[in-house]
Amino acid sequence: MTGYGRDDDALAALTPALREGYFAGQTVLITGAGSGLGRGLAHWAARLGANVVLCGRKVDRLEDTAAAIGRYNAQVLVHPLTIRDPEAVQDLFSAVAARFGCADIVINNAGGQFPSAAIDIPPKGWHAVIDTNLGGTWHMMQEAARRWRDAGRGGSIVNVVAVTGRGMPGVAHTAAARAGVIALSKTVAIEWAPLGIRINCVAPGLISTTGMNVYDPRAVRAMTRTNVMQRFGQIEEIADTVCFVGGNASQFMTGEVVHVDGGNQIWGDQWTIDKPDYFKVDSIDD
Ligand SMILES: CCCCCCC/C=C/C(=O)SCCNC(=O)CCNC(=O)[C@H](O)C(C)(C)COP(=O)(O)OP(=O)(O)OC[C@H]1O[C@@H](n2cnc3c(N)ncnc32)[C@H](O)[C@@H]1OP(=O)(O)O
Ligand SMILES: NC(=O)C1=CN([C@@H]2O[C@H](COP(=O)(O)OP(=O)(O)OC[C@H]3O[C@@H](n4cnc5c(N)ncnc54)[C@H](OP(=O)(O)O)[C@@H]3O)[C@@H](O)[C@H]2O)C=CC1
Repeated sequence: MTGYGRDDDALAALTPALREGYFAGQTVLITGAGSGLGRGLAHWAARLGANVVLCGRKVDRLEDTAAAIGRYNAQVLVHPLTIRDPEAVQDLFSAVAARFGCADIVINNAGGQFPSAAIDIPPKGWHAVIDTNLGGTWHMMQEAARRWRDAGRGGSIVNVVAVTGRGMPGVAHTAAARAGVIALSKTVAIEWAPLGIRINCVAPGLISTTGMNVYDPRAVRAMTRTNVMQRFGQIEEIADTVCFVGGNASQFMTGEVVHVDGGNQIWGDQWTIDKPDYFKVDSIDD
């Protein structure tokens, strides 16, 4: 057990920035809802009045999230799947249709990576990260859009990505996948505008979640110093932004990438693995 993240009681003690009822009458689908940011998003969506669809691979974690947000009296559908399987994604949207009609907002939050020097990433690990973060997100985007098109209505997609504008040493696979999601999002924001579909991305900087457990604690400590605010971001800071971007408050926004990163994109070098001596200041000749 580590100190990363917020538990359900801590999340419940916080207040979303958006007004009560912001999502009233709407269905919000969240992938990766059994942990971390996704779990925080489930709290936020339920508190803002949505029907909530919770997805991820591990059903026990999704049931746990459902129990935790039971305190807000939201309608909740738990649907385990891997987003890497396009047929499973189709089944998910059919289950949502049967229960709630149609999703209004799809939040593609599921994803992850492991730290590795790019030169050492094995083929299986490369495919796991690309197929999850790029492929899985794409399956979700395309199926959502098809359902909205067939129903003659629009919708809103938020893709949770990462800060990719500079290099991401130690996570090249995720850099490639997330940059791919951003390019895809900008492209279909144009193609799907006539369908009334908006697509935006939120790029978190370093956020305190249990997902941090995959990194060396020394690297995590160093990473907290790589933004101009010199700290971790918190789950609620991402949840507020994702809900704003997903809902009607941002109805004139599409194809956007909103960075919530304490200024990491403008400053600081961030290594998820040991920084080579080559880049250390002491190694620079006088
Ligand atoms: C420079 C800027 C850096 C910013 C990054 C920091 C900010 C971002 C933080 C986060 O995103 S934290 C939260 C995200 N959560 C996670 O990352 C969760 C943990 N990761 C995963 O679950 C995996 O990375 C995954 C690959 C996405 C899971 O996919 P899957 O379950 O299909 O994979 P596995 O079967 O577990 O593994 C497949 C394959 O991948 C390789 N591999 C997986 N984990 C590791 C590892 N820790 N180290 C090395 N290699 C790994 C490996 O080849 C696996 O195959 P096998 O060897 O098991 O046969
Ligand atoms: N925390 C941070 O600093 C940052 C996080 N991000 C991104 O934000 C998102 C949430 O991260 P965070 O909450 O921190 O980490 P977590 O590891 O807690 O969350 C990742 C979630 O994705 C789900 N998931 C993984 N693979 C699949 C799959 N194939 N199908 C369905 N669900 C899957 C996991 O659930 P299960 O295992 O049950 O499937 C898990 O709930 C991730 O995409 C992450 O990379 C981006 C930048 C920074």
